[in-house]
This record gives sequence, structure tokens and C-alpha cells, in this order.
Amino acid sequence: MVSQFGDKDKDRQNFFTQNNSCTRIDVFEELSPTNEAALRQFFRRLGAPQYVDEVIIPTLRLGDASVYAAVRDRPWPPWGLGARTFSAVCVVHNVAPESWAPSPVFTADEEGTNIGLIGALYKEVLEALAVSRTSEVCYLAAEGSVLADRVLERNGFRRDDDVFMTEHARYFTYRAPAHELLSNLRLDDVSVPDLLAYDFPAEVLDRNALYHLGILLGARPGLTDRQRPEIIDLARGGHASKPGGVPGGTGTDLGTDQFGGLLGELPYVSLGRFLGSDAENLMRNVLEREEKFQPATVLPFGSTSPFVDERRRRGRTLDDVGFIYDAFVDRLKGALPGALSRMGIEGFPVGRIELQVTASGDGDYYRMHRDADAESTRALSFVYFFNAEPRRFFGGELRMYDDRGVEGVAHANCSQLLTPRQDMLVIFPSRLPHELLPVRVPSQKFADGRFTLNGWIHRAEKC
Ligand SMILES: O=C(O)CCC(=O)C(=O)O
Ligand SMILES: [Fe+2]
Repeated sequence: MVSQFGDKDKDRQNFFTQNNSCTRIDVFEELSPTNEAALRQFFRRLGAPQYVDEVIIPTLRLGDASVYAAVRDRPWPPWGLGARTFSAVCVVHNVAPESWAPSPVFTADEEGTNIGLIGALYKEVLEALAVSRTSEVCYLAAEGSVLADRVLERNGFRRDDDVFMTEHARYFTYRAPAHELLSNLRLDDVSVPDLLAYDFPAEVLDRNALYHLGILLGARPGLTDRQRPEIIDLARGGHASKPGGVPGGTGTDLGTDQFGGLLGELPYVSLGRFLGSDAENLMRNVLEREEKFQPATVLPFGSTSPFVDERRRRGRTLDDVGFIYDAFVDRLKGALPGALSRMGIEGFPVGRIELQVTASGDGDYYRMHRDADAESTRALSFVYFFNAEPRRFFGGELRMYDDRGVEGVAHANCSQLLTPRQDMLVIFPSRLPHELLPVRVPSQKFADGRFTLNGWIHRAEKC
């Protein structure tokens, strides 16, 4: 190995080699009291003491997560509280099979430029993941990021359309196979001791400096509340498309039973007590047909036949709705003129009305999508909510976005979140981007899930 920055040449003593010579990398999945104390001290010094209680401890408790720490031990006694200090920390958690989200490599302020140390820690992370050839590393970077996009793409990450929305920005998922990243960062043929001793070629320094500083500085604002980070952590279940990373609660719930919502340009109508006492019959009929439910499908624009795609949607649907179709559609047609006028939409000749029942169980969701493109005759979408009483699921909000802007770009700060309410119907234009946030059903029982009668009102085609 060509030594460029090491302390072999006394004239070129490296600023960090002394520190690094007493550093080792430790990995743990549970917090011993000594490690917990060291971790708390580390994040307190970073000015983000809450990160331990709000992120690391819950993440470890969920399982499939590890903390990698650059550790310095007290000379004597090397045990007991205070025996360790951490100089760099990286938390890695599993987000989906073979998919891992490492946090940035956090460093104590005085180690921020210690790329040998950061590289050594990250090498340990990547080598553990690269044991499986198919395991990949993921980061989320905000739309419009320049540096994050550059450092990730340069190191072999590919951006895909898994979009996460927060109140701050739209974030894209970047993924790279762990073993490729290891070699792209030139960490594959330099050992951890050599990294710590700065005994490596300049290219290792360049690549790792830009990569880690780009990611750390991009993520740093997220350590403090209410900031707008360029890079965020990928929530567990978030990759492969369970949109667990979308925080709820950024919209407002409806305060009344009969209300036309107009948030900026966002027109929709919700009608409470829509079926009244018929809702109970509906629930009974649906539960009797549990066996007939099929995995929910999607039909992306341009595709000719629907297919199951769990990256986009997870749930079960029942298309055989003869037992309710006429009664429901009659009521819907009756409500339509009033609803249209409240939405400020002109009346149109109504064509076909599609209807299905959707059962959303624990962990189900439907990512942001539109129900119609410009060519579609689908004019309005509707969602009628019903559930067993008392309600035994949570989550499952319907979120609608403003559709201003170019195709596919929704506005995080202009969305409306609707909490499912027994016997409530929501109608909105099918072109509006919307999503069903993840549903949680602690009992895991079918009957306790989120149910909807949902469908589409077509504009009659001219003959
Ligand atoms: O259930 C919901 O809230 C939305 C369902 C939906 O978007 C759809 O079926 O197209
Ligand atoms: Fe939809």
C-alpha cells in the first residue's frame, strides 16, 4: 500500500493518527449500560441528545438494526460507566429484505474531517452487508439535491421512483449494491487498520471525503427538529415500497360531516352518514365474502392489464359487488349534483360506474398515484369508508395532493389528510394525486381492518 498521509514519515505526521491508533470499531445490537452512556454522551455533544431516545433505541428495539461505533477506551479501568467514548457512529437498519438504510456516519465535531476513521467505520458496515451479494444500501435525497445526487450517482447509486413526501420536500430513493459501493469507494482493498493509520492512496481520501461529508452535511439539519434536511433516513418498511416514511398529520382533518374541502386548488367533497343503517348490512355481507378477496392490483398508465405490484399497493379487493351495487350507485348518483357544485365542477354526462370493495389489513397501503390520465374517461373517484365498531385499526388516512405543476410532481405542502370515518364518502377528481397511508391492525384480524367501497365515475363517451 502506498502511504500518502501516514505517520511512517515523521515529517508528515497526520493530525489524526494518534487518535486513531487507540480507536477500534465495535458493533452492537443491544445497548449495554456502558454503550448507552457513551452513545448518549456522543449525541449530546452533537447537540442532538434526543436522537438516542427517538431514533436509535426504538430502531434497535424493532430488531434487524446495528450500531457501529468508533470506540476509544479509557486506559484504566477499561470497564464501567464512562470507560468508553465514541468518536463516530453509524446506525444501520433493515428496511426490506436485502435492503439496508445506514444513517450518515456521525462524527464528534473534532473528528469531522477524519476521513480515515469515517472510512474505517463505513468499511465495517459495508462488509457486513456485502456478505450477501444481493444486499443493497439505500438513502433518501430531496428532489433538486445537487451534491447528494452527485455523490450518490458517482458511487453507483441508482435513483428510482420510490418517492417519499414529508412536510419539507419530496425525497427520492437511491440504491446501490453493498459490494459495489465498497469497491466504488475504494474501500475493498484497504484494511481497517490501514484506514485508521491513513495508509492508503489519495483516491480513497477524495472519494470518501466527498461522499461522507456530502451525506453527513445533507442529513445534519434533520438531527434537529423542524429543519429541512437534504438527506433523510429511510423508514423501516419504506423501501420496496411500504410508504412508512410519510409522516401523518401534516394536513387537517375535516371538522364537520358535510363539508366541501377546498385547500388551495384542492377540490373534494366528503359526505357523512352516507348509507346510514345500511352500513351494518354491508359489513356483514363483506365479512361473509372474505374468501373471495383477491390481492389488489394496479394499472399504471400505458399498461393494458392490471397486475399485483406490492411496491405500489398492498391490500385485497373484491370485485363481485352485486350485493350492493344498485343500492350504492343510486345513492351516489343522488348525491352527485350537490357534490359537483360544491367542488366547482360542471355537470357532465355520467357513463359507467366502477365499484369494488377494498380490505386493507395490517401494513397495507397504496402509494401516491392518480386514478386517471388525460385520456381516461374516469372523471371522479370516490371512497366510502366503513369498519367494525369500535374501530380497531389506525392509520390508513387518505391523502390528497395538489396537482399543480408538471405531471408527477405533487406538492408536499399542499395536501389534505382525511382520517377514515365510519359511513363517510369522499369524492374527488380522478386526476388528483392521492395515496392511502399505511394501515395498522394490531389484532391482524380481517374483520378489524379498514374497509372501503371505492370506485370511479366515468364520463359517458360520445357515440
Ligand atoms: O382507499 C383509499 O383511501 C384510496 C384508494 C384508492 O386510491 C384507489 O383505490 O384508487
Ligand atoms: Fe386511487
